[in-house]
Amino acid sequence: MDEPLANRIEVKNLTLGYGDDVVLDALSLPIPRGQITVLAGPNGCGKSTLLRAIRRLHAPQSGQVLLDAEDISRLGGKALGRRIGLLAQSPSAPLDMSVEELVRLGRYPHQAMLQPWSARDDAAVVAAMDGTGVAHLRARRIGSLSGGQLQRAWIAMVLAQETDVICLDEPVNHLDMAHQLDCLELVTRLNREEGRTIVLVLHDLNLAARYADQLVFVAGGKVRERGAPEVMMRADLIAEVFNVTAEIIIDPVHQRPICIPHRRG
Ligand SMILES: Nc1ncnc2c1ncn2[C@@H]1O[C@H](COP(=O)(O)OP(=O)(O)OP(=O)(O)O)[C@@H](O)[C@H]1O
Repeated sequence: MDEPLANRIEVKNLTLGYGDDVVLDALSLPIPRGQITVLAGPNGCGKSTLLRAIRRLHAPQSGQVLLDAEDISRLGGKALGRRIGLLAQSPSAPLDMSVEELVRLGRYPHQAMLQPWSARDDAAVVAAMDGTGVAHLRARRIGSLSGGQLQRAWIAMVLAQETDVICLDEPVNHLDMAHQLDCLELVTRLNREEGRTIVLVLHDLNLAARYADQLVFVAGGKVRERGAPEVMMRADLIAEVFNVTAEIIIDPVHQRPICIPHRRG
């Protein structure tokens, strides 16, 4: 049998933008199979655009996204939906939908015409609600949820999709500290125990450094630098990319670098 490819996804020379504005400028990025990749960078640098391009929600002006060496533009919509799940920033759904109905939407790429809802679909929905701690909210209308509860329901929807690649855009937004940890520990378990490839956008560099195998700084439409958190968390690089003067120390509990910002510039 052939060895699996080292990279689950390869973004190659991707150029895209909105109108005349180029957001991603010949950006290339390998996303290793079975690892957690975290994208970070200043507001507006194109992190969400990149995630959406990986899920084929934006057509590139040039360049490609390869999934297991196959150009995603050649895949059918449902086939791609069974392989890459994306929680976009600020997703929306009808407010009178229940949490369980929302999570069940994650099964859509697995549904075929005339095929009944299966025990496997049920199991995926239950596991996703349990994992994100929203099972007790299953009958609630999503319009009645708090910001953090709603965010967890959306994460459950993506997990119910049971994809090999899970992309989450700022998944810990709106979450309190305990639920931030729950969310990131859950994706870490899906990664370590089930080998799923995870791509996250995180603004909190300390969480990024703690959970990432590969940390990627995006700036100026390109990958400015990528590598292990130990290599990436440098005061000079953080000053250049984020425009803050910061000190880097090692977290004595997790032995990961953490960043203490002093001031702007
Ligand atoms: N639908 C759109 N139409 C026009 N411009 C857009 C659109 N979506 C995003 N942009 C612009 O593209 C650029 C990149 O936006 P994007 O949301 O990808 O950045 P980001 O790195 O995810 O930002 P943030 O950290 O603020 O979430 C920004 O300048 C933004 O204003």
